[in-house]
Amino acid sequence: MTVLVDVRDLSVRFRLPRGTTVRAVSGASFQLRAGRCLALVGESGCGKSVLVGALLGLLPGNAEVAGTAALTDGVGRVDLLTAPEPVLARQIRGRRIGLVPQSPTAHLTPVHTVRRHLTETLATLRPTIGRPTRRRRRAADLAAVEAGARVGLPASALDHYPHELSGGMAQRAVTALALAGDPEVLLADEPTTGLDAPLARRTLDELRHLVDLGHAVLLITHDLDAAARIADDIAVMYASRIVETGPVETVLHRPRHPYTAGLLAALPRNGFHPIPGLPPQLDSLPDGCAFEPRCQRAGAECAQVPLAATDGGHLVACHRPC
Ligand SMILES: Nc1ncnc2c1ncn2[C@@H]1O[C@H](COP(=O)(O)OP(=O)(O)OP(=O)(O)O)[C@@H](O)[C@H]1O
Ligand code: NI
Repeated sequence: MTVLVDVRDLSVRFRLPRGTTVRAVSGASFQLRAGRCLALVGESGCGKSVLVGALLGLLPGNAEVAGTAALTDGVGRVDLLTAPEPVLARQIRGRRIGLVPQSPTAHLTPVHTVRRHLTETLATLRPTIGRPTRRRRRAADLAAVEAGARVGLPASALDHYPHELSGGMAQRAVTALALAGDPEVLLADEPTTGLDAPLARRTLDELRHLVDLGHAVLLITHDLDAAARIADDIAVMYASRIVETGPVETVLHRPRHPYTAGLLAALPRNGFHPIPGLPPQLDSLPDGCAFEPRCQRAGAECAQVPLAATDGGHLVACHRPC
């Protein structure tokens, strides 16, 4: 299967005033493949959105990014982490990698209707559309209706302003924008937040449909059931580090990292046994395994960060795996 994005040893730190350093992502490695969906799961604040921001050059100036993230698609090869901003803006974002952002309304311009967002995006992405002749305006408008329809956005929603949209409609609008340029890679950051259960399922099924058409999708979610529903592979993140990766069936049925096992045990259907304690602050991570203080299997060796060990495509970074 074609690897479209190959991320190796990606780390992100934020330098704050008074010498504090927030380690938001530590040594993350994973691949996004054509026709595959990778789910990235983990608790709030563990670094998922920062990781996505790093891939698209969307982090603020105080972020220090290390590692490599090679995008190799039909257009060519580029390291996303070192590509200059004009390249990211003009060639990558929206064209080769689409982003469904975590907070849709924050990404929409309040004074523009959904139709205007779509026609302007389409005009930038496909320069033959949308020049100010009547025929081209009509073409842009048709393309906007089409882009909306693709994600179940009714034509009646196109003339609404962002504040007039329900959570579900706003989510659809940003998804339509993310797909307008037909990117091969899609990064979906909690695309079902705020949606009721049927709409969440529909959104997930739409994402899966894109995967089946050959796109590579990174699905960020808190929801293990959402991951199980559409992902092929899963990466579990804890306190800035990916601690377990593998085929979704294997990881969710035979978790090896005690944190993954803890997440599963905390599900209501498994008896709702929450993991005791809280994750560490990312500005004061321990030197060793960050899960050690909450881990029932921990031993002396856990004072060192564990290296990832692999067992046929199932990776686990733990000294004492289950
Ligand atoms: N600009 C910044 N400066 C300093 N710290 C930041 C900055 N942006 C994010 N962080 C910190 O990085 C960490 C990871 O944040 P991130 O948004 O990636 O979490 P997340 O896993 O996406 O959480 P959620 O599930 O709530 O969306 C958090 O501790 C956050 O406070
Ligand atoms: Ni996030």
